[in-house]
Amino acid sequence: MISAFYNGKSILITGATGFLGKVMMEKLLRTSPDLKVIYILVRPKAGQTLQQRVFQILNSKLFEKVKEVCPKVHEKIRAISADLNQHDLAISKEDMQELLSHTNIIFHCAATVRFDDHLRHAVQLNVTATQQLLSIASQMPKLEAFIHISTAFANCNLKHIDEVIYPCAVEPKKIIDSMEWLDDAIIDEITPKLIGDRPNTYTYTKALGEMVLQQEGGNLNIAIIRPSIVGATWQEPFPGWIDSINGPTGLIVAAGKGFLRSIRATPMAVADLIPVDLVINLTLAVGWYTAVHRPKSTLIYHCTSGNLNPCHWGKMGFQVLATFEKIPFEKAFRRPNADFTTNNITTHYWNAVSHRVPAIIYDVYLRLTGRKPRMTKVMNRLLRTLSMLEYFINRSWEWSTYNTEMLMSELSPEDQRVFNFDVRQLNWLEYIENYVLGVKKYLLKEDMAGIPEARQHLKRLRNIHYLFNTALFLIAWRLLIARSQVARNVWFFIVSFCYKLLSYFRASSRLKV
Ligand SMILES: CCCCCCCCCCCCCCCCCCCCCCCCCCCC(=O)SCCNC(=O)CCNC(=O)[C@H](O)C(C)(C)COP(=O)(O)OP(=O)(O)OC[C@H]1O[C@@H](n2cnc3c(N)ncnc32)[C@H](O)[C@@H]1OP(=O)(O)O
Ligand SMILES: NC(=O)C1=CN([C@@H]2O[C@H](COP(=O)(O)OP(=O)(O)OC[C@H]3O[C@@H](n4cnc5c(N)ncnc54)[C@H](OP(=O)(O)O)[C@@H]3O)[C@@H](O)[C@H]2O)C=CC1
Repeated sequence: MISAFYNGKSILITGATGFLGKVMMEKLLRTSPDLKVIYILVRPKAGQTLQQRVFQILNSKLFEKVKEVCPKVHEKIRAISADLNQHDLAISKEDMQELLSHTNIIFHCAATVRFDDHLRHAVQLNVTATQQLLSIASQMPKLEAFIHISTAFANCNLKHIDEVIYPCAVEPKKIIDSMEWLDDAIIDEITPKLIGDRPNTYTYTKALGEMVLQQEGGNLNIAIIRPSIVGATWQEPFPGWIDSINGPTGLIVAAGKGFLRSIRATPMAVADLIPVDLVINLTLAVGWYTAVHRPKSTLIYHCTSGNLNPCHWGKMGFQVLATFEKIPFEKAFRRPNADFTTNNITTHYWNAVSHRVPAIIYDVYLRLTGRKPRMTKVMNRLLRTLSMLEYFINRSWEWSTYNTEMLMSELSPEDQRVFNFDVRQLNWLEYIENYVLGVKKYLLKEDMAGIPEARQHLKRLRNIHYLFNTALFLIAWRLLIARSQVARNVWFFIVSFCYKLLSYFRASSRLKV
């Protein structure tokens, strides 16, 4: 039993304040309330102490269910001050001693997930910190398993990806060394050459991180999880929970608020989305399996949906838009109505017509009404984000899932239920609807009671849209008539045709009477 396995254990989680980390803590505490302690490595941030950060997380909606089974949830979490950017992760001697003597399982989730991070920073967090954590782990006498969260896109330069570690051209050790003495300008220059046919520093450094595990894992019992695009919760602790704007979520917000009107995407490309609770269930099952069965080599588990239950971006986008009809977001800029474009010319055209021009018009309006213009800035940011995500929504990948399926067959029926990671059971349309609802409730923190007002607002926007289009048409037509004899002839033809049609209907209705 997986739940029983974690009871009495001391578990170390990095990245516990992140999206995946919070869901992991919640599930662990809910299913194994008798676990000894969860150590979390946290850095003080935004004027908050460690304790304040942890307090805020544990008092959030996500942890409401946990408190029913584990009322002393605060006592189970031990926050340790750390910074993964620093040497030895900046953990104090006393804390380090405690970690070394007690830790049984490590879940390494911390990373920089920014696509555009400077290579030096991405290497520090995704490679060097992993190396340092490994070194710390190797000094833990009670350690049973080291579980590393990577990404299914670490090898997105390949089309078919197996559950193996693929080597990068330059050894991670050399990259780590060079980051210490190269200056930023040179790093900028060599970055495109190093990342090669990967799209960004994130995927490249996650691949390097895996190599470090392979080369420096020693005798540690290691497993790697590779999730694809992680989305809101599917079932647990309740459907639709999400608090991160990364990945598709940011675009759902942008589309729902009416900023995003067109997106360069391939409707038939596979949208390899995976719910976060499913990722965490697999991760905890892997922790158990790795510790108990001690596989001879490092096993890699793909946590993807494409080969077992594929959904395409076209279907997903359609469902997102359909959900906005039922559950509109508040204070939208325009009515949600986005479309896919498939080539450079249409993308540039729609970016200009649907994104830039409305932003400029709105900024002029803000200026005229004495307010600070801001929409052009928002749009520029959105267009930059779109350009970063485009790579992932115009391609499909195949990930083999032998290890993941093998693990499923190793679980007892009870564990298969409690730690369900069978994506075949997921109904996409229902999931997307809950996802959009979750974005509204938990990320945007909008009240459901505001839906009638949001609908009214959308109606007003529709009327403004019709009015604006009619005015634009009349102006354009007036200008055309003034300049072109052909346009005048067409206009007179249409008017006389309509007049004749009207006279005909009037005459025929009189005859009937
Ligand atoms: C046939 C019918 C057709 C119908 C057509 C319909 C089509 C319409 C579509 C409708 C809706 C669309 C829905 C589906 C579309 C799907 C698209 C999905 C794309 C998904 C691709 C994902 C690929 C992921 C692959 C890899 C997965 C991983 O392994 S890692 C995790 C993923 N990582 C990321 O996603 C990070 C990406 N982000 C970045 O790299 C950067 O943010 C950026 C470079 C994109 C932008 O950087 P910038 O500096 O400009 O901004 P930043 O400062 O980062 O943030 C801006 C504001 O956002 C706030 N923010 C940032 N992060 C968070 C957070 N985690 N939580 C909350 N808020 C956050 C930040 O504070 C900023 O806010 P302000 O300060 O207020 O400005
Ligand atoms: N989200 C996704 O779609 C996917 C994620 N993954 C992987 O899952 C893992 C978790 O991702 P996710 O939860 O989405 O990411 P988040 O960005 O939400 O969380 C990242 C975590 O890392 C911590 N962290 C970052 N820098 C430091 C630092 N210098 N010192 C200490 N802690 C630090 C953050 O702490 P803080 O709160 O202080 O910033 C946060 O807890 C990552 O390894 C990622 O590569 C893989 C595939 C998809």
